[in-house]
Order: sequence, then C-alpha cells, then structure tokens
Amino acid sequence: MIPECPRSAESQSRTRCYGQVVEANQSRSGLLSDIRTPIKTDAFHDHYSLIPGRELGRGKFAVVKKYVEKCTGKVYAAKFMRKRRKGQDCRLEIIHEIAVLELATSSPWVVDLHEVYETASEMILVLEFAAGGEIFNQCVAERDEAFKPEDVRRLMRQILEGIAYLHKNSVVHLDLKPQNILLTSDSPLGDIKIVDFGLSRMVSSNQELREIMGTPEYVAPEILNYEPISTATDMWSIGVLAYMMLTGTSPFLGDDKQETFLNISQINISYSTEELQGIEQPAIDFMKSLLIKEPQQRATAEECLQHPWLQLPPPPKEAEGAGDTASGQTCSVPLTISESGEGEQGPVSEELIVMAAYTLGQCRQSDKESITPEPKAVSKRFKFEEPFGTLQEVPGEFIF
Ligand SMILES: Nc1ncnc2c1ncn2[C@@H]1O[C@H](COP(=O)(O)OP(=O)(O)OP(=O)(O)O)[C@@H](O)[C@H]1O
Repeated sequence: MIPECPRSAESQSRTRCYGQVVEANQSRSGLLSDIRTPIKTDAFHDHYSLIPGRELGRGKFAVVKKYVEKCTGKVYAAKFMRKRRKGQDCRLEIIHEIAVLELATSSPWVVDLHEVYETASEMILVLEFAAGGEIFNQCVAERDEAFKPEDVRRLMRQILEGIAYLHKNSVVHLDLKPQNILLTSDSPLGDIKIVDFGLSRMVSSNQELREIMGTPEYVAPEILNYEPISTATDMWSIGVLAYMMLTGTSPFLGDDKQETFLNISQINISYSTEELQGIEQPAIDFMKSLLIKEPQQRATAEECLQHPWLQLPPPPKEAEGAGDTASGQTCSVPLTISESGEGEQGPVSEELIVMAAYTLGQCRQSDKESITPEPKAVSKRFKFEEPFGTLQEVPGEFIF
C-alpha cells in the first residue's frame, strides 16, 4: 500500500480521535532518506519490454507490471509509482521504500530491488518477480489447492524470519497482509517474498511513532486507538495472517468497516468456531500469543520462531496424488473475484485504506465489496447491533 502524503513536512493537524485531541505532527517521522541505488533517468522502455497480459497488481498510486530486461532476458516486476498524490510531492516516501528494500537485501524473504528509474511523474522500482503471486490466493482457494498445515508452518517460519530481520533493523512493515506476501512459485509451492514497504517506518526508542493507516482487517488495536506503533504492531498482523492461512477466513472482518474496527478493538475472536475445528492446538496457541490487545504482551518474531507449533516435524511424505488433506484445515469458502472494468488492465486489488481511524466514512471501499455479487472470500464472524459510537469524524481534520 502506498500512503497518501502528508500535507507538508511541517504540517501539524490537530485531530480528534476517540474523543481525545492529539497532534498529528509526525507525518514524516520514521522515514529513511539515504539510498545507494542509482536512480536512472534514461528511458525505462529502452531497457525493458512489457510482457503482455494482466497487470501483476495495482494500488491506489502504483501499478505493477511484468517486464523483461532486454539485455539479460530476465523477468522482473516493475512497480510504477506516481510521485504526486493528491497534490503532494511523495518522492520522499518512495525514496524511503527504496531505502528499506536496500536495508533488507540480505534477507532472502524480502523481495529484491534490481534497479530504479525516474521520469517526470513517476518512479519505477524494478523488483525481483515473484511468480507465485499473493498467498491471498491460496488462503481463499478451494480445499485441494489451499495450504496444507505443513505449508503454513514452513511459510510462517519464513515470514517470521523476514520480519525478525526487519525488526532487528528497527523497521516495522505496518501493512502485513496476504496480498503483500508473495510466493516465488505456486506449484510446487515456493518460498515467500515480503513486498510493499510503502507504509513501513523506522521505530526508535527515543521517538514515538503514531500513525493511523493500514488495511482495516489487519490493523492492530493500537492503530485504531492512535497509540504508539512498535514492532508488536506487525506481530498482531502476523496473528491475523496465520488465522487466514490456516482457515481461509478473516478473523475480524465485519459487514462494514465500523464492524471490523469494533471487532478488532474488542478483540472479538473465538477460538472454538467452526473454522478452527481440526486446527492443531499449537497453531491456535500461536495465534493466541499474538492477537492480544496489549502490544507488550504479544510474542516477538524471535519468540514466535521458537513456538512449539513451528517446531512440529513435517508429516511423512504421502504418495503422489493422495488427494484431499481432509484435515479441515484448509479453506472452506471458495473465492470468485469479479472485478468490473478490469479488462486487460488486470486485477484491482482489494485494498482498504484507513487514512485515519476517525475518518471511517472516508475510507476507500473495497472494490470487491462494491462490485462482486460472488460469495465473500472470508466469513463474517461477529455482528454487532451497537453503532461504533466512540469514533467521531471531524470534518476537514485529516492527517493526509
Ligand atoms: N515483485 C513482485 N512480483 C510479482 N507481483 C508483485 C510484485 N510486487 C507487487 N506485486 C503485485 O502487485 C500488488 C501491488 O503491489 P504493492 O502492494 O507493492 O503496490 P501498492 O500500490 O503499494 O499496493 P497497495 O496499495 O495495493 O498496497 C501486490 O499485491 C502483488 O500482487
């Protein structure tokens, strides 16, 4: 996800959040500004040819397409990022994204940055191509194609190693979700690559970071409460991710954003529902160690790597074509994504951007929500009659 830019580096908007007046003056804190990758200004298309077909992905201000490098014949994913967003120059945010990718070069679980190009209006990040697509697709796939428990354990270990590496280097991703965890191949199932550092920030012990953005289903309670962000904020999202990979359902998703936020802020999660029948107890304990309101009480990435669930041995090899996993641990709800007006342009990803917890009415609607008549990919587990009354919208007082 790419954040919309703050009004200006100095802008200090007073915002009301949960009845509290808070300063939103740290809009650009936590951004890195030094990069070592040369920014090329010669014509990108002289060096790369578009591979016809669907776009790989699309966010609010970026589009990702498959290209082949002419001189090597190697395939890459080129992320075209608009520098101006809503009238603001966002080049610094893009530089930060580049700097984080550079910082993570030695982690095999973070996508590699190959080159950077710049035009008058865009920056183009040439990224390692993750051919297996988003793990989201497997999370919501039909039973046979969905992850097996041992797949989830292996991929979760990789995710945790990648996140532990980032956290050790004081980077928080802040947008961990199944759409931002890609696979090097889908069949046979490859390894993971973490992408999209557009919301990532540096955290330091002497500077508090509070921002209000993310994707509703995956944001931690402290984001909704405009409380300090820390590495624990990512650990919440990893709890949600584990739940989705194991069950194919989204634990906090409500009928609308208000309900989703209410579910998160009240930690409305039950570990005895139908979706979790058949899930091994250590996996449930793992999720329970993360989906905790108090950030300090959540397990760290390093602690998670020692969790008993991830120490379980792989099952004995089955004969080829042995059939259904029959464990009840795969997804039960098939997804059919129907996107209007997609055409040759490829998928418009389901991105819900919370720009501020108090701007509930302003959030971008899910594209799928509004256009697909198909069954939802994920179940809605909690319904609340009460309005989400504590959040108040203050017109004209948005951070971005
Ligand atoms: N290296 C890659 N290889 C293959 N596909 C990719 C790659 N990078 C991104 N994509 C696809 O493009 C999508 C959008 O990429 P990314 O999340 O980096 O862009 P974004 O504009 O910041 O997105 P969003 O606003 O949706 O978060 C990803 O979810 C993924 O499906």
